[in-house]
Amino acid sequence: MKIVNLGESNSILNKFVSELRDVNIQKDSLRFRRNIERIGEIMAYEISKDFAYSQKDIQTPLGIAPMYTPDDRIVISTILRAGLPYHQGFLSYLDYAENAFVSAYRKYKDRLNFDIHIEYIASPRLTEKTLIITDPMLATGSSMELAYEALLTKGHPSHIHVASIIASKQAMEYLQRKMPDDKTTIWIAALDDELDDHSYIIPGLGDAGDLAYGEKE
Ligand SMILES: O=P(O)(O)OC[C@H]1O[C@H](OP(=O)(O)OP(=O)(O)O)[C@H](O)[C@@H]1O
Ligand SMILES: O=c1cc[nH]c(=O)[nH]1
Ligand SMILES: [Mg+2]
Repeated sequence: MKIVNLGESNSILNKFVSELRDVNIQKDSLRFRRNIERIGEIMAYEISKDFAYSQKDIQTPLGIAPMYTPDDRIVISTILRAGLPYHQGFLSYLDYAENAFVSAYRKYKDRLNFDIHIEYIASPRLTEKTLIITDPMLATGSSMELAYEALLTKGHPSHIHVASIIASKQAMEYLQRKMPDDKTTIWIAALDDELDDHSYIIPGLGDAGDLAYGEKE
């Protein structure tokens, strides 16, 4: 598995990530969702550099322009809820992609311990396609692991890109063990050191789903 941390080099991406983290700016849920979406657009652009390209002759009003365009058959997938604005950002640039959705939620056994439950999946066939799995947060990595396993029941993608925004070191180590093959690349914008007792990323940004869509019961 290959890991790319796009936050390691200076770009406007880091401004959007700092706005997501900022305890005052993140209160504006419209801006929070839009920043996630903008990061999705940037990541889609970066990941597109890994696609396979071939030359096509494009008819302009005045002649033929030889252009290299992607040949990958792309499926963008996301994990509900916090993944929704991220998914939309990817889809804005990769507008011809197919789409898949998976639900995952933490079902608490007591105050600190939980299992992840997957109850919903809607996906096209994935065999020989390029699968992008988007989720802004990788805390323990369990939601991503289970969504990945659920999606792989729909076929064998030729390449898998896992796209996140903030990942914990623990999640990256965990996913490296769960996704060992060389056809998986993980793209992140920031790598944080710790998890707290509730498995929230420290410093992280808080609860991405709640900040985007409001608190749950
Ligand atoms: O790596 P993990 O420990 O599994 O945590 C990460 C998950 O937590 C968030 O979703 P959450 O469960 O909060 O659901 P929500 O998006 O509906 O709020 C996030 O979007 C991931 O799916
Ligand atoms: O830090 C975390 C962990 C799980 N889910 C979030 O939204 N944030
Ligand atoms: Mg949440």
